[in-house]
Amino acid sequence: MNVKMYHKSFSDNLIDQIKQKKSIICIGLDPRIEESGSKIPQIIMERAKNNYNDAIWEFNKEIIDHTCEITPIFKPNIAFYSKYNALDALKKTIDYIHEKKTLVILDAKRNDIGSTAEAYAYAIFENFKADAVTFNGYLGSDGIAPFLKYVPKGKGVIVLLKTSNKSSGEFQDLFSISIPEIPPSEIETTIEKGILIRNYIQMARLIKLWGENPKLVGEGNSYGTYGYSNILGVVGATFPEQMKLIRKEIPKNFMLVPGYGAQGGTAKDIINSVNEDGFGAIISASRSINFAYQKSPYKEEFDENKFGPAAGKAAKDMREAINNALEQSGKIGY
Ligand SMILES: O=c1ccn([C@@H]2O[C@H](COP(=O)(O)O)[C@@H](O)[C@H]2O)c(=O)[nH]1
Repeated sequence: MNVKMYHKSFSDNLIDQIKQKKSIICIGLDPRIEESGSKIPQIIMERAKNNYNDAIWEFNKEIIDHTCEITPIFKPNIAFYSKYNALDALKKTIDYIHEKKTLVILDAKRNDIGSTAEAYAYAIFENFKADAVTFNGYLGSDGIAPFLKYVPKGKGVIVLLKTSNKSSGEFQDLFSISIPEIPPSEIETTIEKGILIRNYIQMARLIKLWGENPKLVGEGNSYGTYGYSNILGVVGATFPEQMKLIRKEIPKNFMLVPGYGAQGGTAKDIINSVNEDGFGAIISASRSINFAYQKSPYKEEFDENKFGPAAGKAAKDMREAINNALEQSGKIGY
């Protein structure tokens, strides 16, 4: 496959991949040895003699081999690799995805104060060589600024806006107002006049501003030639109404949309994340693809040893369902 990669910009590379593969799916690689009903097949564990690094690498390789032709970008979540002490498997997985000329988001939800942010950025982009990382922006601009300073050209940062979990509204949906003259000791106040804004909208506005500020984004990390920012937002497939509002607020920032499949999100739920040009979102699913062999309708067709082909079929079905829904709403861009 001859994919044009490593433009100067992450968003350009992503759009090239989407066009090439006619697909906006993102496959999460969240290996579970045996957890909440999902498990790496026994045959893999036996072959790897229960060595977690080997088992996870073999499992991921098979999933990648059966899905990469239609997947513009993969998203391993570092939590699982840390849990199983399998960071070598994570590194090998990322290198292998790159060999397949495909992009990688490392789902690590980073953020910290300046000097620590630098260490995180180095680990993610220099050691692991991820193309993008998920990021918690709720520390504010002086949390992201030092991080962005160390983000190399061609890389992306994906900031949590409205996460897919049920209780995300406990903070993210709240209305905030900024009144600088009120001292921090006053913890409640009555607002008579003033503009209140949802926290997730404020965070969306911040990522737009951050992407436009050359002092923050540095060389190569502002907008790509297709006009999309290299700072993206996370919005759960489980919140289509909020997604619509965020899409309107920041049309030129891609959304990473987790929550498809195992968390209940469907093809019709993600339509609001996609712009009229057919771009602007990548839809992510992990368990429903990784462990398709354990669930209907795939378990009837594929046994445990065929977990790779089962994942391949589940990924094709996901892509088709999304492309059909996009076509019906006139939003297909490839
Ligand atoms: O809002 C968010 C942000 C990240 N995630 C992560 O995505 C995958 C979802 O896995 P599924 O198996 O498809 O449910 C997982 O790594 C989460 O940590 C999210 O779900 N929601």
